Amino acid sequence: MATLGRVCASSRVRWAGGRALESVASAFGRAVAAHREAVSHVEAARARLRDRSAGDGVSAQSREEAQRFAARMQRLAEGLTPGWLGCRLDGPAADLPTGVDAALGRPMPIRLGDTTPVAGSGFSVVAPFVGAGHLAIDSDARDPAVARWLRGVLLRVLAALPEGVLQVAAVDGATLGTVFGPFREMVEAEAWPRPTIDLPGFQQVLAEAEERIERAQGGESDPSVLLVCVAAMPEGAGRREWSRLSAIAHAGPAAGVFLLLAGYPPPQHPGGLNAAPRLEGTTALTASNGGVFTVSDPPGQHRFSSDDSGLAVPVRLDAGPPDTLVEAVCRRLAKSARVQTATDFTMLMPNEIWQQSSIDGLRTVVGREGRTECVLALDDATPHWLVGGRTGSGKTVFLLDVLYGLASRYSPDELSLYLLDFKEGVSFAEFTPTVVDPSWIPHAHTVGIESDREYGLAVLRTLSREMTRRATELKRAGVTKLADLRTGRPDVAMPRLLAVIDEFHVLFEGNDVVAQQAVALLEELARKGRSYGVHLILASQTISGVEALFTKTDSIFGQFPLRVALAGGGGVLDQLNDGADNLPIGGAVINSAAGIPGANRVIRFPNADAGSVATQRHLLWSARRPGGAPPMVFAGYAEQHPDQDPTFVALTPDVRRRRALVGRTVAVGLPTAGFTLDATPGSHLAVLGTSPVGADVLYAATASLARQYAPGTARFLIAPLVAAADEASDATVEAIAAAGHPYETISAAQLRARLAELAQPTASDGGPTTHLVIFGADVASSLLAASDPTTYRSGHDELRDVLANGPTHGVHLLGWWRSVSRFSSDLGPTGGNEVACLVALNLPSNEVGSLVGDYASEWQSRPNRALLIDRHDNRHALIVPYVRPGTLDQIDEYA
Ligand SMILES: Nc1ncnc2c1ncn2[C@@H]1O[C@H](COP(=O)(O)OP(=O)(O)OP(=O)(O)O)[C@@H](O)[C@H]1O
Repeated sequence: MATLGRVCASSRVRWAGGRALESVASAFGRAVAAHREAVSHVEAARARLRDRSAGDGVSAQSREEAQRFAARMQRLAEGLTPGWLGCRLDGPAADLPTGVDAALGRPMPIRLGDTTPVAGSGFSVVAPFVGAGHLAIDSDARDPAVARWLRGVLLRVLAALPEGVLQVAAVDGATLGTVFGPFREMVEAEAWPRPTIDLPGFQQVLAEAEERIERAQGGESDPSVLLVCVAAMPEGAGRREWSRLSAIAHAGPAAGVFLLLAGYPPPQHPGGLNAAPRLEGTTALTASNGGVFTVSDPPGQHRFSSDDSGLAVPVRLDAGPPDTLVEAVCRRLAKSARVQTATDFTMLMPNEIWQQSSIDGLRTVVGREGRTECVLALDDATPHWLVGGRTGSGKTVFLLDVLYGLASRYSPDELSLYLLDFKEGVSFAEFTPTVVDPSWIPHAHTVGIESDREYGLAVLRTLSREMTRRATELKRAGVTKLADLRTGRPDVAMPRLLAVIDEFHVLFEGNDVVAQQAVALLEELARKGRSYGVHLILASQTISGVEALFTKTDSIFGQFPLRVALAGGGGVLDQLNDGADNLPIGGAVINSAAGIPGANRVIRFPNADAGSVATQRHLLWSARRPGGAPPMVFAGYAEQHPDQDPTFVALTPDVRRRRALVGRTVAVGLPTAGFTLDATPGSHLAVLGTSPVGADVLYAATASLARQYAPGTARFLIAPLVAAADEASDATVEAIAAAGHPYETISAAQLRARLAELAQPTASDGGPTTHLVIFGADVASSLLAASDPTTYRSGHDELRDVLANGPTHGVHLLGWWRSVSRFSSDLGPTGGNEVACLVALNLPSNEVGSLVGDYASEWQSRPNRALLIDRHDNRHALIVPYVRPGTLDQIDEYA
């Protein structure tokens, strides 16, 4: 009875008493009063006991009193722990309603077990938990009784709190997560993350709790509870982790973070100096003999003892629930959790578009972490992101989620997009107008689909130039930060620029000049971008792709603190971080500490279904500024037809210098490619290569020139020498006729005579400019080789004279040679230097090397591409040569 007496005399158990519906505070008040009353009875019983001989047991009267007292205590405990908080955890409990016995912001008293101070007179032991403090038990869940008890406490909390409020970060360092097995429905519904079983996972849980505390300290409110539930400390956990737990115990309650720890404090080695720290605000259960536990004083001012000795009677732990009960409750809750954790594209979009300012950075919701929205930023702390995921992991979808989220929050004055995709596919087609849908995303500045590396380089150069321009603006304004400039000069449009490069590693393939320049530019953008509002998101599907960047330059990766690993995308994380190993499609690891283990957050991102994406695009498109231009699109696979090129279509005789147009340059905005043909020596055009595209290029060059002369002021001699060029030469004739110029079609046999005429210095003097257009010039080679028996001049001599002197007298040659060797031999020992304008089609690199005088040429022949070589100004450019519709299809047929 002495024991019981001490318990009662010193007890100030504020949480004992009250009806379920009353506020906990007033219930505590009533409980305290009840205890005070009980104390006087017990003191009296003590006095009676002292009158009797010591050790002869408890008198009938005092036993009766003890029983009365225990019964009263039990009633008080029951009042404090309504429903799930104190019920017997057996089958019938399954019928109790969930979500009604506790509320956020109120301390939650919970039943831990019971005690029987005197035979036949037991009562429940209750301690304050979530909302008021933490629980720790020194045995870990390898003891089955502890494992069951832990499940019981967890179940009580889960079933008592309103649905969706509790987040659980479970750690099981001893039984591979078995302890939490019956709760698996919650994991499968993604309401709870999978229990973590090792030290890095545990550290990650701690980091998550710390981040949450930091966020709360920063003023962010989070209407949920995070319960860190450790069934056993993982191997290797030590002082560092204990200290972190201790800090969390201190600061957690104010941020809604609570601890339920088994195996804490860990056993101390004999003589060990480093005991685990005592955790603040924690009710500690300590194993004692006979399978019972002593209970420390709980947190708060109402304590079991006046001398910190805790509850004076030992506690038998609750036996815990049968698995079937846990499963039944979890099934019920998981069902609604599934609805709550479901993510869809619209959930990422703001209620109203274009309400945010990007002065301090860009932020958008990218998915959910459990029930919480996951917001990621492109700002000073995380200026650039690296995204990894094997093919099919949802990388495109993730990027669409991010880009549509940003484009919906920030107006085009706040954000401008440069999108580059190197793979086959249509990832970024969602941003551009198409034949079936004329809408586009007004923020999209350039969009490259199936881009060439050279195009990528051009985009990077554009960004670099813009960065330099901004640096100058900043200097001029006397400020160092973009934010200061924008605040001070609201009139200056300076949106944040975001470049997204999918399959960026393609840029580095080949280790050639393009790769070197790409690395240098990326490094510059990554290093300086943050200061000038330029951000990069680089995505790759291969680990080697990511490694390529590592090996190119070590320093660049420090600039990408935010890593996003989708399924199979662990390459963007630290080598020791296997967080992305078992991700499902639609899952992602977010790591803002450059991928180190222990800093992972696992999120779900929604599918970007075509219907929702189109709806959002139309919304943004309709809100664009009137007259806003669509993005500059470069689709690597697209044919370039002259009559679709606005520059070609707009050609008139009213030009200063006439240009023979041959295609579109692979660069931002696809500038029209061509050569000036004037009186400068060498003003002739040779198209080289067996590809039938050669005939089309010649057609386009001739037709473009024809448009630049007033009707009747130019003359054309057309020599269609090969069947493959028949259609193109017919089209050329039509174009010339349409422009109102005289023309003549000549045969191979007539060619020589015409060359002889044109070789005369006065051939075109004073008359219209003459263009000799030869389709398949190589065919004439042998005819031209023969010498005239009277003059001893060969056709080649005539040709070379035309080339050497023609431009000065208004004669230009435009020819398609299918073979470079024929071209060279036709032009003679000067190696063809008289022809300054060349278009190389499907030529091997050594032949291109011989033309440009650089035998280490990196030219790679590929369909729908040509190399423009202008010897006048030593210019080389990758171009998409003009074709007439259908030409490329024919090539495919031949292939
Ligand atoms: N969050 C998600 N939820 C459901 N389905 C998804 C999700 N993300 C992607 N998917 C589906 O997975 C498939 C592949 O997605 P996606 O095209 O984005 O992959 P990817 O990684 O870009 O692949 P690739 O590199 O081969 O283009 C698509 O059919 C898409 O609908």
